[in-house]
Amino acid sequence: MEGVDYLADERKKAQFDVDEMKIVWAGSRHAFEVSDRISKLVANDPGFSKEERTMLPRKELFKNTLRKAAYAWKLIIDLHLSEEEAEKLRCFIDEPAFIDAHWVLTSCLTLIFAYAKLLLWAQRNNRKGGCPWPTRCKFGCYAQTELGHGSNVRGLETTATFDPQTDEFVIHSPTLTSSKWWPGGLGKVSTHAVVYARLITDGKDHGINAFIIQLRSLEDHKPLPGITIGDIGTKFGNGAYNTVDNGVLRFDHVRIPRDQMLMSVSQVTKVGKYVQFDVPRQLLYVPMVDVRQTIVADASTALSRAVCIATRYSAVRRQFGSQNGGQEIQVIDYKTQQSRLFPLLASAYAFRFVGEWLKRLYTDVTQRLQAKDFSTVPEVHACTAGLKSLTTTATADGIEECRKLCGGHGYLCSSGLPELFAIYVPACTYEGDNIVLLLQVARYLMKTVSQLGSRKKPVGTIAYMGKLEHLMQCRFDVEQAKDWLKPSVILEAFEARAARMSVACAQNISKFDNPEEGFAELAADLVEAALAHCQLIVVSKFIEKLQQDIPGKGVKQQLEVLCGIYALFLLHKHQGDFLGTGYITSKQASVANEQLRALYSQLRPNAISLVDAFNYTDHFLGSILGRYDGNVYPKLYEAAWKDPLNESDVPDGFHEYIRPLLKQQLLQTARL
Ligand SMILES: CCCCCCCCCCCCCCCCCCCCCCC/C=C/C(=O)SCCNC(=O)CCNC(=O)[C@H](O)C(C)(C)COP(=O)(O)OP(=O)(O)OC[C@H]1O[C@@H](n2cnc3c(N)ncnc32)[C@H](O)[C@@H]1OP(=O)(O)O
Ligand SMILES: Cc1cc2nc3c(=O)[nH]c(=O)nc-3n(C[C@H](O)[C@H](O)[C@H](O)COP(=O)(O)OP(=O)(O)OC[C@H]3O[C@@H](n4cnc5c(N)ncnc54)[C@H](O)[C@@H]3O)c2cc1C
Repeated sequence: MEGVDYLADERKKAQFDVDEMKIVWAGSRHAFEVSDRISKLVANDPGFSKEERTMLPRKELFKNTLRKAAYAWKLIIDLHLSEEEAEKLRCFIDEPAFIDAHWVLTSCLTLIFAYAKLLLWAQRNNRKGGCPWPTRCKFGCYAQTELGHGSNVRGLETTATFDPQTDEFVIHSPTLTSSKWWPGGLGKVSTHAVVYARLITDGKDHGINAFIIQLRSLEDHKPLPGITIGDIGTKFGNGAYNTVDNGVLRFDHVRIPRDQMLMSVSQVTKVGKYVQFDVPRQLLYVPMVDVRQTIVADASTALSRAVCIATRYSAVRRQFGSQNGGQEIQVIDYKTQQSRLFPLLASAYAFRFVGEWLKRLYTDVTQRLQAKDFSTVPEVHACTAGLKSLTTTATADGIEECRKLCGGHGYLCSSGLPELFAIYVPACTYEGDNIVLLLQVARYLMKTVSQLGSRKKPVGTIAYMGKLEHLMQCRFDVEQAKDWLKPSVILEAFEARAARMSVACAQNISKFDNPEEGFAELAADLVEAALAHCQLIVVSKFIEKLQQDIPGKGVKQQLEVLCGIYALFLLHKHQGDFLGTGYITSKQASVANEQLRALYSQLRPNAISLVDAFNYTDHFLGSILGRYDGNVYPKLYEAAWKDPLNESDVPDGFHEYIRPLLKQQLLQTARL
């Protein structure tokens, strides 16, 4: 039946003001209004339909994405959308595209690909004078990774050899493994690329630098002489990331003018002299830091989507327990379902708040960089690398868990979950493999521990190391379940665990003659110590959020429940760490678990409203199981008939392949 809200009873159970929670989730009233308006604009525009995406062949799928991107650009211009609105548009269109990499570059390298922002600016300021955009039509991509080298950036092979005779660099791919491989937007669209290559002057190798290189003609879009480009092939999942043209690129002695080197950390003069500026070389890696913080901010969106689908469906779905012909039990009422689902709901909120905080940290560091203050670069690198790793791993695993929480129907494309997983899971690899990034955090922690005796005081997210003496000795000294709700108790538990794990690693490394050998040997333990540190950051930022003034009936109380679930779930999952480092006893761990179960029961009546607070349209969710009205079964039934396989009763191939077999079987039966 259309128009009936099958989840209405669930919504009536809410003990808090959902509209106020929507504002907390969005970050501000203004952010909520922008999100709400743009998500409805996209949902109501058939130009952004995604219904058939998982059924389209690759070429059609890709062309359709190009159409959507062009249409989106037109809307941005016609409606004079601000940058904030354009970003929301990208989010709610919900289709990975060449434009993502381009936009990231635009924000990192404004000076180079300034035209995208110029476009918006021109629309606002220069309406009479016409827009400069068509004459500046370029698209950029980020060409760093090679076929043989991804994580090890220092190992890249592409060369940029300076020729002082012509004042040019000669860009060359000397081996097959030096072919650029993976850049999004490269395969079929980009006209330009930021290419990372080894700089060579006068026969000397100066390591990796970045260069802007035109790849395709602006007239006919063909590759320029000496350049070979293509798409690297179909990727995991139906639809999914196949909307993006991840590409391969080779250079055969391609010449570019000297001024196309990005001379931010070093310079090559006209006579070929290499000059290193007095700035950290790591500035070359700033684009990665920038994208990593965006990925952290995006993680909560992907996870909350999956959680919204699984929570609504868990309230609709009933199994077992009917008596005298009554209704069966809603699967959301099974404690096992709650213990798998509610920590993911809590994680979505936790990642939202840590993402907001990381954005502020990143903004602060970019302002400092402009003032030539590089002191916080290591901290922001460790935070972006570690949180990117933690949030994307938890989100990818969480989406898959949500699919399982939806039983068999979760495996259908119409549940939205298989495609969401396929689109999301590469986030564990791109912008730095998650293990490689945690090892970066571990290096930072080991450095911090080794400097503790010095005058350099730990600040920011490692400030807790400053009270190491206390954290190494303290013991959890309370016994009641409700003690686990005190923020100070939770914080100390996570600090003590993180500090003790780092110190244990540092002590074990010191047993080796060569610290690098020790680091390599203990890498698995170091990754766990890094994860403990990152979990502490997420927990502490959630607690900090709760210290703010949060209006709205019951809103703060719900957030306290979610925060408790997030922290105590981690404590339960990583009990070995907390017990092994001696901060708590096994009795205290079991009391914490008792408290966790109590929190699940408190959350239960609010579950549907907590996912409603994400304010997602049915278009954005793209899931029959997650429909707002809970009208799942008729819609699943209806959707099945739309599958191309159901266009005819007798399938293509029947006469060639099924009929002969049937005949053979009939004959065999007749012979018997
Ligand atoms: C159809 C729809 C249309 C819509 C249209 C609408 C249009 C509107 C547009 C709207 C807006 C859109 C918004 C877009 C948002 C996009 C969101 C996301 C999109 C995601 C796209 C994904 C694309 C993916 C890209 C990539 O993957 S790029 C490649 C990334 N590669 C890596 O990450 C490699 C990983 N490896 C490394 O980072 C390094 O090599 C290393 C960290 C492993 C270093 O190793 P090594 O030990 O060798 O170290 P070095 O010697 O190099 O360095 C030593 C010291 O430097 C420190 N260090 C290292 N890295 C950094 C760093 N990044 N910053 C600072 N410091 C760093 C080390 O720690 C060492 O320090 P020490 O000496 O003190 O120890
Ligand atoms: C969808 C997608 C989009 C991408 N977009 C771009 C793009 O736009 N531009 C671009 O330049 N690149 C892009 N990439 C490439 C991406 O950045 C790399 O794939 C990524 O950095 C990982 O590197 P790798 O593939 O070399 O993995 P590898 O480093 O080969 O990893 C393989 C395995 O080895 C392990 N490993 C590697 N090194 C270590 C170590 N030191 N210690 C312990 N374990 C280790 C890893 O954990 C992993 O398990 C993209 C990739 C994907 C999947």
